[in-house]
Amino acid sequence: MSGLTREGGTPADQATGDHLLAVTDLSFAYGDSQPVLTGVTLRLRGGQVLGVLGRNGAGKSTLINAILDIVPGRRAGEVVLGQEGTGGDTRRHVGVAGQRISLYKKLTVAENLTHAARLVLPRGRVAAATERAIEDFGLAKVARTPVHRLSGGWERLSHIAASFVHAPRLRFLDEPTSALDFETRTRLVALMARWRQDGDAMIVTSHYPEDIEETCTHVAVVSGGTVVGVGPLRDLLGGYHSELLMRVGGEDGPLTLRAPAPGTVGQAAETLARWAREGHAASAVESVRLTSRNLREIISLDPELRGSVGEND
Ligand SMILES: Nc1ncnc2c1ncn2[C@@H]1O[C@H](COP(=O)(O)OP(=O)(O)OP(=O)(O)O)[C@@H](O)[C@H]1O
Repeated sequence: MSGLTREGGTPADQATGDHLLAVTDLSFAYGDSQPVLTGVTLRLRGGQVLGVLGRNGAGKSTLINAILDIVPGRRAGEVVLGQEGTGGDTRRHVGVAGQRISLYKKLTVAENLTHAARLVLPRGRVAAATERAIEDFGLAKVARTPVHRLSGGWERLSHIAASFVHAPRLRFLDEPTSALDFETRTRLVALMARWRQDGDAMIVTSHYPEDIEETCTHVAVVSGGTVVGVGPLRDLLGGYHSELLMRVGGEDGPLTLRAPAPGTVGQAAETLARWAREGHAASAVESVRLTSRNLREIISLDPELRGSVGEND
């Protein structure tokens, strides 16, 4: 597969050991059953966002739960959470927005945020953290609404806000965009970009390559009980060439001219001008097209990655 390695992380990551998350040879099994995951090795430093793709039941949620050791089962391997200057209480620097909503239904959104903040923050910082979460997540209009009266999207957004009310440096998001409408998804994507720029690290699971492409710096594919590939998103996208294509008619039949995708309009114009100088007259041009591959197309082209997303995902 292009651009991904089986070892995990970038070579530079492996050289230092200064990470917010270091997972080495992690295996996990529920009860006495066969392991759901084996041999998972990952490294994440601040500013890195790892997107985990995989079919239903591939083990994406289990990967998060096993890293955090929050489900009963047989777990082997090594997990180091929260190095890189976080110091002190590791759990204070970790936040998990799980797939299942964990809010008190009878409490309002603001009360849930306050409750979540009290669990991790000193008393003096609870009110400010609550207000900040309401502001950041755009929850003002539902802040006084009991959770049982929220729509699915507002409930999911409130759940994520409560999970991260303590502004952790290492954030886990299990299918965060499910049930979100366009506006709330856009808000979450923008927030994730801000957290990344602030130097937080994240693991994000999704069925949607578009989510991963928009929010992540790295991609891991879970398939067949392990992580089959992990590496920088740009390597994966760059491994499949985009091209400038020009189709021209001619006496000997149509001809397609190809050049690597230009980075700017000026470069595109230069290529077209060169082709014109080489005798491909503008009058004979039938079409000019810029091909670019997105993550969904790349996955569908790669036999090993193809299994990671469903046909209709
Ligand atoms: N608590 C549990 N006890 C036993 N088996 C479980 C448990 N939770 C998950 N599994 C099994 O582990 C496997 C991986 O499940 P997991 O929920 O991690 O997959 P996933 O990739 O997150 O799926 P989805 O995309 O549907 O959320 C599945 O076969 C599932 O049935």
